[in-house]
Amino acid sequence: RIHDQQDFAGMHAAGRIAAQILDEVGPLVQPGTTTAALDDFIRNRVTELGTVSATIGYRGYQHASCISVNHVVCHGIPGDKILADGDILNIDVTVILDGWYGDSSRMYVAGKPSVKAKRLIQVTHDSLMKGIEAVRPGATFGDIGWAIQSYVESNRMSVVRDFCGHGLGRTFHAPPNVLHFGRPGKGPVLEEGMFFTIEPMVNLGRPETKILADDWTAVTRDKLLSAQFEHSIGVTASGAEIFTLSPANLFFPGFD
Ligand SMILES: CCc1ccsc1-c1ccc(O)c(O)c1
Ligand SMILES: [Mn+2]
Ligand SMILES: [Mn+2]
Repeated sequence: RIHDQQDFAGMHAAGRIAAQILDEVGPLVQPGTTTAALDDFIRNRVTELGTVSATIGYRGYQHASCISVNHVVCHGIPGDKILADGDILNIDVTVILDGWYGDSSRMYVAGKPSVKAKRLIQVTHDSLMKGIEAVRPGATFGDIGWAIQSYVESNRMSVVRDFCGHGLGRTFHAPPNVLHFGRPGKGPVLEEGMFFTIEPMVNLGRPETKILADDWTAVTRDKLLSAQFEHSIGVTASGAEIFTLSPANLFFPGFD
């Protein structure tokens, strides 16, 4: 569905709240805290900021965030896991404001990251920005996928293929599937007014993932580290508008 100026304003307002919550949770990411405590903070802020959680009640999920630690690729369930020094984690938050969805995730580090973890996080963030730089009317979704894949693989890391980005707006998930790999010029053509997420998952090792016995949590098969960043964006005449940029312009909250 193609959107108008009012719709862009609605998405911007929703995305800004998701980004603010991701800013605010950064200082809480410390060794010794639990992922459940982080989710409790997020759940409270979602309500205090006048939004509704999109994930509580979604397909039976009962938390305000997904928190994916170390070799968890995505859909990590908040719980009693106590963070240890050097743990890297993705926190993924989706809020609804006046019917508009803001879906975003970032990487955080408890204590001091290893050099490899720092490089993985940097490459993953930069691959998302490369994908966003490929967005303009007339480009294709294959251009986005190629921009991400070529950058990641030139850094000798791998792109997860089992999960993708998605259309969103007044619903959480809609077509098209936004693949984080692809070939230039292939796939559907981007049109001004399209809204979707780009949410690349990057592995230090092989791309393969598997789902744990909880039928939910996705992990790398080789148990090496994985990282993810996600933005909700809109296609504009000149390129892309990022709805979920940090209002405080924080780059890596919880990262020195
Ligand atoms: C908890 C939300 C959920 C449930 C099944 S897939 C999923 C999910 C998680 C993060 C996302 O960015 C997303 O688009 C969907
Ligand atoms: Mn998300
Ligand atoms: Mn998403």
